[in-house]
Amino acid sequence: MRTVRAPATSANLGSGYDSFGVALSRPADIVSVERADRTTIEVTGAGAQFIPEDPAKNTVGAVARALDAPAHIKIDKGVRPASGLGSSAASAAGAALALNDLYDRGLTREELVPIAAEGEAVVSGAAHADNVAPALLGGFTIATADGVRSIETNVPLVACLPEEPISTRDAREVVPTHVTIEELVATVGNAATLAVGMCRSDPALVGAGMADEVVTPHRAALITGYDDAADAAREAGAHGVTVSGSGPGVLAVCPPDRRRDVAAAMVEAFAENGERARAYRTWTGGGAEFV
Ligand SMILES: Nc1ncnc2c1ncn2[C@@H]1O[C@H](COP(=O)(O)OP(=O)(O)O)[C@@H](O)[C@H]1O
Ligand SMILES: N[C@@H](CCOP(=O)(O)O)C(=O)O
Repeated sequence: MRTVRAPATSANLGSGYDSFGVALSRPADIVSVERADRTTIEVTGAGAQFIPEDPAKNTVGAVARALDAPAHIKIDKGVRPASGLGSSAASAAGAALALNDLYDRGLTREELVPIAAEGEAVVSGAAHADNVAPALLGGFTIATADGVRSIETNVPLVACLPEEPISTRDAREVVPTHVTIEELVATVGNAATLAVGMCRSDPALVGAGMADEVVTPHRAALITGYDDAADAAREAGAHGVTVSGSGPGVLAVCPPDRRRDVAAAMVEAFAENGERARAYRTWTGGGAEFV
């Protein structure tokens, strides 16, 4: 048997749609695998009742197929599904690392990224790597057509999760298909600023780089109470706020000693909009690890 702890992740980070992502120090999935003649899946934990155990519909089933590694796979969900924290990706990354070792496939973590992304394609229709990359490599990652780069970083964060689920597949339908040159220039500037902030572990710079007028407004419109929660987070000391992944999660970057106030302010703002929410005070973190 092999058992792996695979972290939640927050993708896009505003200006880095389908490219940027960070691993979070918490929450996480625990994925255990044992050799078997055919793949079977058992899911427990957060939102397990909404997660298919059919290998054809679960991200880990796609990973087992891609690695030709049939196994009995147990997933203890710590990352709530359809929350914007890379729930589907955490399981996929954990299964990729565990099965690669169990069957001695000898692939590097970088080589496992596209395999884990095949799991994402099962769920959202797109093999986007911006969640599985940080889930496997840790830190801040930049996924491009020619591969993934990862940068160690240490940035304090608050992730606030309203209960209202939003599926990535649905949220990808609202993303614009064209941008203007002015939008391109602004996005490149913000993305570069964010990347430098991650390299320097500078939360203020990361917050400034989260600004985005291309994708985020369309995603925010799907989240009841987003504007009030974002305003409340900034008033409580956040440097920047954006939609986490495809939502409904909201990610704030802030000074470490302001996280409690920022978390409380966002939860209260959602409550005032009739939405129950929970918040995690967290940090950028490492990738999946054997336990
Ligand atoms: N191992 C898994 N963990 C979580 N969700 C999974 C898994 N396998 C398939 N799914 C499906 O993916 C959906 C969650 O994925 P997604 O919409 O991308 O949310 P998130 O933003 O949390 O990743 C769930 O509705 C669930 O049906
Ligand atoms: N780039 C993707 C990221 C989805 O993240 P998730 O945490 O919501 O699965 C997208 O925005 O569609």
